[in-house]
Amino acid sequence: MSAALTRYAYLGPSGTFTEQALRMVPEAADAELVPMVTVPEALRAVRDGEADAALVPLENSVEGAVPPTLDGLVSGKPLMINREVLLPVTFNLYAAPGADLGSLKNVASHPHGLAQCQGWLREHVPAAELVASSSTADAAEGVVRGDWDAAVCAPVAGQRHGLVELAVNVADNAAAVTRFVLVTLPGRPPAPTGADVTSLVAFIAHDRTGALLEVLTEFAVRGINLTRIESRPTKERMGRYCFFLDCDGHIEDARVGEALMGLRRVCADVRFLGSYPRAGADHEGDGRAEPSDDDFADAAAWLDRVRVGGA
Ligand SMILES: O=C(O)C(=O)C[C@]1(C(=O)O)C=C[C@@H](O)C=C1
Repeated sequence: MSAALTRYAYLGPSGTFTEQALRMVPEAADAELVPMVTVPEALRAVRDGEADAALVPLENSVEGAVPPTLDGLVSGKPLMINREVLLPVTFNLYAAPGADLGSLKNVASHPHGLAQCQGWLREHVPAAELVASSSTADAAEGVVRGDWDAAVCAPVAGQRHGLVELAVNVADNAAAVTRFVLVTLPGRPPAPTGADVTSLVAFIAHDRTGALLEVLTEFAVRGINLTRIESRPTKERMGRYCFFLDCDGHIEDARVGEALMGLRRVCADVRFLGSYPRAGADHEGDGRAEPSDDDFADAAAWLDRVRVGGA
């Protein structure tokens, strides 16, 4: 990515976890941050050239994938992931001044937020209706508007709107982390760092027995560590899925390049989503099991020699 990027779209409004994650991206420090109402809108802004990049939530360590992000990446004009950001997420319960736990008729949050706090909410406000909002910060704004009684959101969202903190750390799992990705239009991926992730979508040849096994084999035989596999319906008809894969390594690595070529041969289609630096040390395995990078280079040199009569 060039240093000339100036407009970063994100899942808004101001006060979302996505905004907090975007503020951890060094290139965004001097950029204009543009809140969008939904993930598809943030991705559309990049596709239409209204924004140079968008930061969107991809998965949460407790609730799993964020489906609108997966669906937004898999179809439409291709986009590319340039960076990932990991953010620990902690939720508080906020209401308008004067409210208390017993007075709450409803509580709003992003579906992922409600899911991550469902045990606490069931125990402490069992009578409250749970309302899905477009983001946790939108839930906080809804309390200010009078749309609902309380919001489960980030402390920054509740505080910015002058809401009253009824409870802190209401998530069922205190160690939850959300993974966000920064996407742009396709370009040359960031240079390899030695600790990178490659993301892609494999559309398997459905009528072939063992099609998914063939996909996995392309990685396994080259000693590439897969760090995520997730299926989503292709929406063509019942029983049709595509597979989101993350693996250790960079498309410029010999083994990853070879695996991608192999996938291209055995799959109906492959969408490359990017190679980018791995954030944190959450993924185990370094992808450097045998054969080593030197073995790949040595094998390529040997083939070149043999093809011209050498040994
Ligand atoms: O609503 C927000 O604040 C978001 O940034 C979205 C989102 C998500 O999509 O998972 C991000 C982190 C939390 O897990 C809950 C909501």
